[in-house]
Parts: sequence; structure tokens; C-alpha cells
Amino acid sequence: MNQNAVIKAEILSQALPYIQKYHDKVVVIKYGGNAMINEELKMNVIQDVVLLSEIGIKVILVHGGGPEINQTLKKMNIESQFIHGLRYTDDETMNVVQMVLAGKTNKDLVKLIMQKGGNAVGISGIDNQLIVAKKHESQDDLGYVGDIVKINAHIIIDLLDKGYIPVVSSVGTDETGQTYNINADTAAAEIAAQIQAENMILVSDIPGLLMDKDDESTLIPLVHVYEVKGLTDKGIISGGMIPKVECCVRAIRENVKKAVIIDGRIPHSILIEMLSKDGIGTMFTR
Ligand SMILES: Nc1ncnc2c1ncn2[C@@H]1O[C@H](COP(=O)(O)OP(=O)(O)O)[C@@H](O)[C@H]1O
Ligand SMILES: CC(=O)N[C@@H](CCC(=O)OP(=O)(O)O)C(=O)O
Repeated sequence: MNQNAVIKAEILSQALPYIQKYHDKVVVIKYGGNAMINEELKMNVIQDVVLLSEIGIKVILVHGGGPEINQTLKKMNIESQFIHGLRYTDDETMNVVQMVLAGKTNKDLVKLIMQKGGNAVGISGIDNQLIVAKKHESQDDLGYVGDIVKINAHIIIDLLDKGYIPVVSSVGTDETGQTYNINADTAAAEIAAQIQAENMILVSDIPGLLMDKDDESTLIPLVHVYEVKGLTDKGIISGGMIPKVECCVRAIRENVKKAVIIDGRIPHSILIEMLSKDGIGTMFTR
């Protein structure tokens, strides 16, 4: 008997309780732009998404594309400026964000899902007013960065019920038709909260929340929401990690059962997180 085959079958059968647990449940996966850079790992992420969908889990894929936006802006000689992890967005930048996120990145992901045999429909937050936004409120003026006012989720619920994987880009509009640039983690959390998703998984290119952001061996596997303020005050949570952690806290407070940050550089990290007993990344809890 081929021992390898037995081991593989054993591993597959261990996924049964998780497949049963998540069957028909909604899971929001946010796929960050930094984890899209390696093509092979990108295919792994897409394959995991398709597999979860094929076994009856309702997957919503919300995507970022920060590095791609940076590259396009650079080609156009427009400088990228981030304040507390959010991109300063003037009129010209807004056009580029919409072009990249709602255009290229969104459709590339849809194509990859189709190539792997899944059924995907790409929509932006503008479509059917999925994401209603307003100008972001903060001490600094961030231009057309948006805060989410409302998620009109029926369009994604319809798509899920018909067996499609909605692929969502994080641009929104207000009632005047002004478009806003919304951090993709924020969009994922608001969608997860509105739909009362079972899980929200943020896929990035870091092991999770680190005690020292320059030392990957300092992973914090579990964070209680009440610990977040202290970690932020100490400067442990900074830059792009700020919106990420805020979103996990928001999702948990809004009764999403599990919010995790995982490392998209680990092959099939989504499957490990969803279908095995092994913890991976940083999990947020009450
Ligand atoms: N404590 C921390 N642990 C891990 N990363 C951190 C931490 N504080 C700040 N960061 C920064 O946050 C970045 C992740 O955010 P971001 O680049 O926006 O990811 P994504 O594109 O996946 O949304 C990391 O690359 C790192 O530079
Ligand atoms: C307001 C704001 O910062 N918006 C983000 C939207 C894309 C995003 O969030 O992409 P990642 O997940 O790859 O970082 C931006 O302009 O980069």
C-alpha cells in the first residue's frame, strides 16, 4: 500500500468536521495586494477560494490592490502618500484607484477563479450602491478616502444564493455620485458585519500581528479586543496594521464569530485556517 496515499486520505478525512461546520455559512476573505505579488501563491489562494465554494461554503472575496495602485501612480508621476495606513486620495488618484481596483485587479481575480473552475462575478462597491460612503472623518484631510455609511448587501446575497463567488472591490459612492477610496480591510469588515458572516479572514504577506513588526518570530497568536488600545498606544500596531486590526475588532464586536489575519505567503493558508485544527496567524476574540 502506498503510505503517502494513506496519509493524504487521512488528512482529507480530518477536514470533515470543518466542512460540516461551515457548510452554507458565509465567509469573507479579504485578499490584500501584497499577497498577490507572487503568481504561484496567488493561484493557491484562488484555488482555496474555489475549493471552499465547491464544498458549499459561501465565499465573498473582497480584494485590495495597494501595490498595483502605487505602481500605476508612479508611472503617472503621482506620488503616493499614506497617513495612518490610508492613502491620501485627490481627484486624479481617485481615478487611478477606481481604474485599478474596480477594473484590472477585480477582473484579473474573476478570470483566475473562472480558470480554476469556479463561478465568479466581479462587482465594485459602486455597483447597485453596494457600498454607500462619505468623506472620511479624521484630523487629517485625506481627500476622497471614504468611510462606509451603509452596505446594500442584497446583491451579494443574491449572488451567493445562486452559487456565485462575489469578488468585491472597495470603491464606494455617495448620493451625489462622488466616488470614494475605501481601505479594503474596512470594506471586508463592514460586509462581514452586515451579512453576519461566520468568519472574516484577512490574507496579507505577514505572519499576523507581530510584537515587533521587523521580527517575524514575534507573532501574537491571540488578541482580545480589549488589548488593542494598549497595543496601539505602545506603537506596536502601526501603518497598514491599524486599519487591519480596527477591522478585526469591528467584525468581532458586530458578532462575526472569528476574525483572523493570516499569511498569504504560506501555501494554502486559507485551507489550513478553515479546514484544519491548526491555528495560523493572529486570531481576534472578545
Ligand atoms: N505589529 C505589526 N505586525 C505586523 N505588521 C505590522 C505591524 N505594525 C505595522 N505593520 C505593517 O503593516 C503592514 C501590513 O499592512 P498592509 O501593507 O496594508 O497589508 P495588505 O496590503 O495586506 O492590506 C506590514 O507589512 C507592516 O509593515
Ligand atoms: C484608503 C485606502 O488606503 N485605500 C486603499 C485601497 C486598496 C487596499 O486597501 O489595498 P491593500 O489591501 O492591498 O492594502 C489604497 O488606496 O491603497
